[in-house]
Amino acid sequence: MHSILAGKRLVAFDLDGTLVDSVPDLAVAVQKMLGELNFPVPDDVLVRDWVGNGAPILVERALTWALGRSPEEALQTRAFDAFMAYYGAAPNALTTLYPGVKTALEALHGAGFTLVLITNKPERFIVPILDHFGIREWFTLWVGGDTLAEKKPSPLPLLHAAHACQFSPSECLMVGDSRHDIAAGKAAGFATLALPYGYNHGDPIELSQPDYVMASLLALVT
Ligand SMILES: O=C(O)COP(=O)(O)O
Ligand SMILES: [Mg+2]
Repeated sequence: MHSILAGKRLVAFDLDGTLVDSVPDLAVAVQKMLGELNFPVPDDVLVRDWVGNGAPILVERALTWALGRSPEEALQTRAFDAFMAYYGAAPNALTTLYPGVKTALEALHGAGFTLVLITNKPERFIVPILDHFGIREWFTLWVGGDTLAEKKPSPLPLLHAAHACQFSPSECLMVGDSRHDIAAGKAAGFATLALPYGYNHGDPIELSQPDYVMASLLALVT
């Protein structure tokens, strides 16, 4: 186990861009949604930079790109419903687990750490994805972007998880790929570990000054 885990009891993981490379399926749903509305269709590279603040903001960014201005509420609602239906129909068709994820989760769980999942993704997609990859059993709880009143970068979901599992923030580590994970972790009083391979709106994650950066989750458990 890496020394950053010394004194830690709980490890909180982000999902998109940290455990799973989900952009291929998110992009298909965005492309189908915009196509249905007769708008131009973006490529995966564009969609990648729109992920990170939850599904409503992803849809709003896609519509703003297609329209050249902010969408009105009725269009946003219609597009959001279409996106949710398309993504819900195939959240795992092209999504893959990043290397080392299963090994790291199993090792951490085996070493007695409490593992939780804190994503900005809508809650309804969490279990289908965890089950598809056979990793649900290792998590004590999961929080989606629409589970609580606030999502990352708010510290609220992290503090909720720490409280529910009866650990103090100083006993917790937040692991994520984006500035929102690092900001939420710092605000919650968690230590922060960043993975540079995910989605951070095109910026290097080092700009957020996480406590640690590792190339892969394997480095956490070896
Ligand atoms: O759905 C998003 O926008 C990001 O999800 P994440 O918090 O798991 O990275
Ligand atoms: Mg992420």
